[in-house]
Amino acid sequence: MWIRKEGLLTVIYIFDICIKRTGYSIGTLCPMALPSVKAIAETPNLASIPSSYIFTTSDDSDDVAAAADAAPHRVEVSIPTIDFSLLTTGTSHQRSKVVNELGKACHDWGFFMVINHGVGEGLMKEMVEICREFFDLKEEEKREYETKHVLDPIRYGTSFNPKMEEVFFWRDYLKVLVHPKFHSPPKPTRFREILEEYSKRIREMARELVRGISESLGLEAYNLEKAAELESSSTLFAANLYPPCPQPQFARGLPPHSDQCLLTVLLQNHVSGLQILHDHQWLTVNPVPNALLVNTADQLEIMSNGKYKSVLHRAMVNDKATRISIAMAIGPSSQTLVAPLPELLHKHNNPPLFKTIKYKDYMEMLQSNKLERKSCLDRLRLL
Ligand SMILES: O=C(O)CCC(=O)C(=O)O
Ligand SMILES: [Fe+2]
Repeated sequence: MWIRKEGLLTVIYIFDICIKRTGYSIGTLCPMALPSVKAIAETPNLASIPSSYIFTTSDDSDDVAAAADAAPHRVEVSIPTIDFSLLTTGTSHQRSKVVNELGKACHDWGFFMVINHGVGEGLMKEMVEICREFFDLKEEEKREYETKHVLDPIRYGTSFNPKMEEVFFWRDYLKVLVHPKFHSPPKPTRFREILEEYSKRIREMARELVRGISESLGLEAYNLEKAAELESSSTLFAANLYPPCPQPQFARGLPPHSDQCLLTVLLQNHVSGLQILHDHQWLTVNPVPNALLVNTADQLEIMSNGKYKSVLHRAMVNDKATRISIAMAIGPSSQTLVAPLPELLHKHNNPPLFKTIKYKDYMEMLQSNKLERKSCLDRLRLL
């Protein structure tokens, strides 16, 4: 055991040297895999983190997010809450009220809590626990899924895209494509069964939300889902593990970014860490038991022609408890040519604000670059 740990420390040390010598092209120049942050965090008596994980404030120096960094962080209490049951079983009056609330939440916040969503409490707990079990597997078992290509259906790794990063994020991940074709790692036992059920429930909920959002744009309920070809949605499950970090003030779980898809549905364990940028301030969004958090993402910003913007968020780390978050990225079909909805352009006589892009190409662009604010979406802007 001691020898294995010593081996790990040596790997970290050599890795640090490689990174310092080669800048950030480690993927090609340094053949060894990045050790998982879980393995680093479990090193006995770890008092400081490898320098390759240390962020300085200047890493955030170029926009409004940086100004917000300097301000004290507020804990958010008033993030909008959507009662999902009213969308599906409410009276028509209740439904149109919720549709209004949805539209306002998408427009003013880009983030909202969903309650009474019909995804079982037990299922959500099982999903979190089985992800913990996945990360507890032996490194060599997880490494079988190590990221080789960014569009591979099952991918395990650390940080976001180490080949492109100067500084790494304090995060291990498992990403699984669950739709249109369902995939799952075979271990741990029951992972497949739980993931399949969880994905199905989340997709059902997301479809109803997309209908409500379509109506909130003044369109028919089915317009948005039809244009996004949601029936064959490319749906990506991403489990994030943020182990305790001895120097949380220097590390980042995930940098400020927006999500690639249409909507993201986020489930978290009881540990805080998510922050969203709202009104030029970083707000901590504490987990609410049994609620799911939804955020609007890049494809919705494109399709709504800029009305519903994808919102910047980031993950902070702490020195006490392991945080697990599970994001389900509901996208259009991978073959969809995503563009501002023609109905919206005609209705308001507006020019399109974004170029058309195939969703598969967008995913590939985002996943193979650095995760950096809205850098991918910005490349598509026309005005
Ligand atoms: O861990 C979190 O709360 C955020 C995760 C996230 O932003 C993502 O997976 O895209
Ligand atoms: Fe995200």
